[in-house]
Amino acid sequence: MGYDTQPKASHFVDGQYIEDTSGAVMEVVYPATGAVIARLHEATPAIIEKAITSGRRAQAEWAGMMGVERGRILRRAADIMRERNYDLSVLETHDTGKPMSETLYVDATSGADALEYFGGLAGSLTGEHVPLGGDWGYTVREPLGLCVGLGAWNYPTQIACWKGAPALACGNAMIFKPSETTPLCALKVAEILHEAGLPAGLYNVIQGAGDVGRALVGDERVDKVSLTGSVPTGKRVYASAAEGMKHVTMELGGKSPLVVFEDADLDNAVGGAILGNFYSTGQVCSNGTRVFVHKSIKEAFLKRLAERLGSAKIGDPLDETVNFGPMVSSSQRDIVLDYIAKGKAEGARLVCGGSVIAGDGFYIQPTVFADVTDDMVIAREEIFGPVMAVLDFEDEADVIARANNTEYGLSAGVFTRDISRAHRVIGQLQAGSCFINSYNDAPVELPFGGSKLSGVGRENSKTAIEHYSQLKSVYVRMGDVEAPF
Ligand SMILES: NC(=O)c1ccc[n+]([C@@H]2O[C@H](COP(=O)([O-])OP(=O)(O)OC[C@H]3O[C@@H](n4cnc5c(N)ncnc54)[C@H](O)[C@@H]3O)[C@@H](O)[C@H]2O)c1
Repeated sequence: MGYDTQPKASHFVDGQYIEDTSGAVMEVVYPATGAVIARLHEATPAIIEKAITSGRRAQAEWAGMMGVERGRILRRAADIMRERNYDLSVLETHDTGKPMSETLYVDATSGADALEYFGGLAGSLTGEHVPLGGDWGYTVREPLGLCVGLGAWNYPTQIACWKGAPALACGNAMIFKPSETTPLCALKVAEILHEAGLPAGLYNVIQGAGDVGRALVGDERVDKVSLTGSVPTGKRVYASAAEGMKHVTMELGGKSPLVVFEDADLDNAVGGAILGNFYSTGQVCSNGTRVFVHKSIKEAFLKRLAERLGSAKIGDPLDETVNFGPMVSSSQRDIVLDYIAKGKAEGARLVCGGSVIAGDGFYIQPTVFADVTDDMVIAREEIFGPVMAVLDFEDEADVIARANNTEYGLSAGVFTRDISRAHRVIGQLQAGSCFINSYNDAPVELPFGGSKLSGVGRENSKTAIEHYSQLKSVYVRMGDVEAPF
């Protein structure tokens, strides 16, 4: 294979790689070939304990440092990530199967952006002075303490950084548990942070599945939980965190609408729909998988879409000209194939794709269904694969109501040349992360997150600081205390 994907050990705790071979074996499978590329062990109770105690110990000292000192370390880590972008991209491709044409530009890059952005903010996390007549008050922005990050498998480097960077900037420690499907990349993030000067114990990575996550969330020494995952997991984690009144950020699933009006630039709208359905082989939470296209341009839209999908280059994700890779796992591929079968059975019109691609890897064709109706399963449930559902509409008010008729509220997009309509429609769509004449951009400067069942809290931007810190308020009396007796 040529690349050494086996890490030195399964976990990175208290500044070093550690192993406990009594933990259950986890095999890491390369999605493009089905080959086992690394063997790790799930965290045992002893590893979990070490991660918690070292995190708590290190956090007290870290919180006492100057913000600019914390920020300098994060910004140094960002520089190292950028310098190692190629190797990190190769690893991300092995972990997830996403093509190098994506990972070279998105994953470590986005992780470095978060480290740089929150590193820059770290020195400015102040409270305020509040005049109260002759008295006064002030607020102090304090860290929460020990935070737990739980990752999904689609963006392992990015998720590790989007959670770690604001947590550390605010003076917290973090224990990050990657998805059991993609355990490799977060270890590199930990390595780089420590190489940049992060004191031992502040960013611990431990491996395992739901049981390890459950143990972390349920531990009373943990102050905050940030999960990126599915809605059912989110409900369980939120409920468990509530037992200890812990802070939470929930970045969950979606079934987002993308509305294409009759006056849209057709090629841009088709491009947006492609980005919102087939990038990362459709394994993106914010995808616009319900594409509502105005009836008058539907056939033109579908024709152009099919033409452009015909030029997708599907194959070896390490070949930098390939732009469509395999699904992350055979089980995720089977889930998606099951949805495709349901779409066919429900009578949706298969415009293109619809089949598995024979071979060792977990490949599926990019798939488009047209004439999809709101009640079909493929229009209601998150598929998390390369399956686009195209629905017709004729009336603006009607399409807004239909777009909002879902329990999810992660993202929404609109394509139109009419600027008034663009803002009017976006203003009424129930979603946290929206796009006008674009889809799926996620710069660190803008808040990211969902409404309704898609989540609570926001990642990125200055807003994330609110979710990794708390305010202490102090009343200062300047005169005598007047007590009633
Ligand atoms: N909103 C976002 O930012 C975002 C981003 C990426 C993925 N997602 C969503 O994630 C899902 C796909 O990822 P997945 O299959 O890895 O999600 P998942 O919910 O199965 O797992 C997410 C993480 O939670 C852990 N976990 C599972 N059960 C747990 C429990 N009871 N207690 C603690 N931890 C537990 C898993 O081990 C994993 O690390 C999709 O629904 C997708 O939409 C959301």
